[in-house]
Amino acid sequence: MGRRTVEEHASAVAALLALAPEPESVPLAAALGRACAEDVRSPVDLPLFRNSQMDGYAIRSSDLGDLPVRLPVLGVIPAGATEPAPLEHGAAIRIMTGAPVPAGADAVVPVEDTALDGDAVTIRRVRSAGEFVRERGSDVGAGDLLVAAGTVLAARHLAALAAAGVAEVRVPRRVRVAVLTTGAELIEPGETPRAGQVFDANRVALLAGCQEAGAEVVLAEKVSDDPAEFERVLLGAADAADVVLTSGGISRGDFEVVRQVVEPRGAWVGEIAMQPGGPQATAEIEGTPVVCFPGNPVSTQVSFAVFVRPLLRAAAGLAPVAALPAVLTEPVEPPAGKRQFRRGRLDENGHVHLVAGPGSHLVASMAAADVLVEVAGPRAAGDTVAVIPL
Ligand SMILES: Nc1nc2c(c(=O)[nH]1)N[C@H]1C(S)=C(S)[C@@H](COP(=O)(O)OP(=O)(O)OC[C@H]3O[C@@H](n4cnc5c(N)ncnc54)[C@H](O)[C@@H]3O)O[C@H]1N2
Ligand code: MOO
Repeated sequence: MGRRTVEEHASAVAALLALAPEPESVPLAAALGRACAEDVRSPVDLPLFRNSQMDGYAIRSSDLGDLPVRLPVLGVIPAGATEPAPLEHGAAIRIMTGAPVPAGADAVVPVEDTALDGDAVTIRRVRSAGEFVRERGSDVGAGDLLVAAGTVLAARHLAALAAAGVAEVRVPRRVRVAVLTTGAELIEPGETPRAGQVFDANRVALLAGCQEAGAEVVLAEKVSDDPAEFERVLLGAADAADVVLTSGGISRGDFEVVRQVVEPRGAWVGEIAMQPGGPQATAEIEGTPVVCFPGNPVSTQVSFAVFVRPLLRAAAGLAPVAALPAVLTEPVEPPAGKRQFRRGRLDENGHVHLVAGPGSHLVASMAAADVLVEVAGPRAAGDTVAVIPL
């Protein structure tokens, strides 16, 4: 039975996973929340052409002398017009927002400052050159940086790409993860529990956790405690995914299905000096890394956050979840020789309040926490500790 510190296990899991997904091109609509893999330069000037900012009249500012001025209206330019005729001296052209400003015009007078009367418009307010004219390239020039490599794409970045006519963007391919939960006692949320049964909380916890960390879950199954059945599902998962995560079945009971299947295949199965998350295993099955978490629901979630989430986020190009300093509001005494990860709530003054006890079954209480409180030995109220945002 192997023993590892938290750091040793984290290094072993990182070496086993060694995730470095190649970039792929995806349509903008599929790129939300993903990291841009390379600098994107604008292929065009934006605005694409000189256009009106207002519904009104395109004029020459030099024609607006003593107000009011009455100018003949030579026509109308709608948005989408292709090549409007140039504006003659001493005239106006009615123009709509977004329509190309005709050559010769240097300003637009909004319709509110005018009165149309037959074929002529009376202009009541002076406008100087450039007013309400959006110049070509005044937003971004062709060849200028539109979105920098590493940017996590939000709606505004996708809008800028679309506006520049960019249809696809390169992002790291999503890491494919398979999630297998084990235990004869597990039933689906929505079913009616018989005596001894529990709802499977870990499958959705890992599925959602992987998605939050930028990965794609290609398979998520609940498997019984039958080793032959688990082996069959595990082999399928190893074939379909880049990484397999399992929960449960690795400690010292009589029906430890994960352990029974992975240990003869050369897995490392052991104990990490941490609570929760003591029993852990790592394996390589048909060349695919497999990380096995203990089944207690808090243990599964803490193990994922400590060992796998950082690797998935890095592979997806997402920033690490940085640990923060916080002041304890009560003493904490971890089990001797173990790193403890308690659940807590961080307040606006940087004080952390523990949520519930250390028990690794306290899954409902964990929902009330927003940080893990990392404690390497006995600590008193007022001590500063590291907290990891959940
Ligand atoms: N004699 C010992 N017993 C145990 C030890 C030990 O060192 N010696 N370690 C304990 C610790 S710590 C943990 S953590 C658990 C880990 O056990 P397993 O990984 O084998 O997990 P299971 O026995 O399958 O389940 C543990 C617990 O969690 C519940 N569970 C499992 N899967 C789910 C799920 N998907 N959703 C919700 N709840 C789940 C399960 O019903 C059990 O209550 O071992 C201790 N025992
Ligand atoms: O180490 Mo276990 O993961 O305490 O519940």
